[in-house]
Order: sequence, then C-alpha cells, then structure tokens
Amino acid sequence: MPTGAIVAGGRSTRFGDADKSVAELAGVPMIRRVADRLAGADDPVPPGAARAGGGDPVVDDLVVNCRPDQREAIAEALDGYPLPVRWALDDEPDRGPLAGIRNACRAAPGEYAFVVACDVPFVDPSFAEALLADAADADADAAIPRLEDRWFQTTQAVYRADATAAACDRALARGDGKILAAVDELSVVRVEDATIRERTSEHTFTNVNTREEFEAAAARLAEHVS
Ligand SMILES: Nc1nc2c(ncn2[C@@H]2O[C@H](COP(=O)(O)OP(=O)(O)OP(=O)(O)O)[C@@H](O)[C@H]2O)c(=O)[nH]1
Repeated sequence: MPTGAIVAGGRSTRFGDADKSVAELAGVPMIRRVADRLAGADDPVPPGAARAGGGDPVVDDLVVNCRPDQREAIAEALDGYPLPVRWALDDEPDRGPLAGIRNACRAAPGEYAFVVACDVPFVDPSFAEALLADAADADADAAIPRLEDRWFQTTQAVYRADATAAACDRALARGDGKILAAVDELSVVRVEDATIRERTSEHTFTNVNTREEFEAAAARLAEHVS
C-alpha cells in the first residue's frame, strides 16, 4: 500500500479567519475526515473517540504536510489515529502546493504516496486504491485523474515518492511553482473522465474552500446520517 500524504500547508484565505484543515465538519476536523477515510473508516468519529467500523486501510501510514504553526492543532485533530503519522513540515511557508507535495513525498517511506488535499472530506478510498494499481501496473511515476471539464487533479493522485520529490525540487529551483512543471518530468498514467466515472463519484473531488462550501458539505453529511 502507499503512504497517505495529506497536504495542508495553505492559508485558507477563502475560508476566512480559520484554518480549514482543522475546521470541524459535523464534529470532525476536516483533515481527520480525510485521514480516517484512508484508514478505512466510513463514518469518521470525533478525535479521541473510538473508530467507527468500516473497510480496510488503503495506506500503510500517513504523512502530514503543513506549516510548523499548524502542527499542534492538526496533531490534536489526529489524536488516536490508528496508523503511524509522520510530519513533513514546510521549512519555508507559502511556497505553494508544489512545495507541499515535494515535502510530503520526501517524508514518505513507501515507494508510492497517495497525495491528497486536506479539504476533500468525501475522498473515496477505493479510488485511491485504483490509482495505486494504475501506477504500479504500468511501473509509472504517477497516476493522476483528469475530469473532462477540469485540469489534472494533482492533489488527489498517486506519485512515486522519490522521483516526484526530485522533480518538484527541480521545478522549484527553476522558479516554476506550477505542479504541472514537475508532473511533466514524470511518467504519468492519465486517468480519464470515463474511467473516473466508472470507479467513483465526483464527490471524491469536492473540496471545501469557502464557508458556503463548508455548509454544503455539512448538509451532505447530515443527509447521509438521516
Ligand atoms: N505546503 C503547502 N500547501 C499548500 C500551500 N498552498 C496551498 N496548499 C495546499 O494545497 C491544497 C490546495 O490549496 P487550496 O485549496 O487553494 O487551499 P488554500 O491555499 O489553503 O486556500 P486559499 O487560500 O483559499 O486558496 C490544500 O490542501 C492546501 O493546504 C502552500 O503554500 N504550502
């Protein structure tokens, strides 16, 4: 299995005066929801509480990428997490998601890392498994989904950790902060729209940027509970 690599070093500016990674969505910090899904829990429970039943983990361990000042709150959110957690702290903040992916991949002990943003509370663990199989079967450096009407979903993708960290390093050294600048150097399985739709629903990519999107995600969770 890959390492789960959650990227959380953003400033959540569209979210307002709070770090969205630890914002409690129906009582559970958003990053914990993402982490719990990777650990196989269908129904994440508040930090510290016993884990709900569910499927098997789809990752061996977890790397959390964030700024040093976020660590304490995120560690609290992950209290009692059932898999080993490693920290990939940004030595320089605000270098963008590419630096986050680089730092997360550097810290990943597994050959592959499933990189995922902290703000996708409905991420589908079986989709992560399928992406790993895509990359491993093709002996590729990455498997990256691409919906028809959107660009590559680079923050919900599987990467070969060492090759990706090195490609990100080179892109950052060139002053090119675009994730695709690093991806261009990798051998990539492109997972296209039809395949994505066979495997999962678009909710796996639903991310929370604003308070309105946060409320919509809470409403969706409430519907599922009732
Ligand atoms: N390490 C690191 N991660 C980042 C950085 N910027 C964004 N990210 C992460 O990349 C992912 C996608 O970014 P956004 O959805 O734009 O999140 P954000 O930057 O916190 O939010 P906005 O400020 O509203 O754009 C999130 O998981 C962020 O935590 C950064 O400078 N460093």
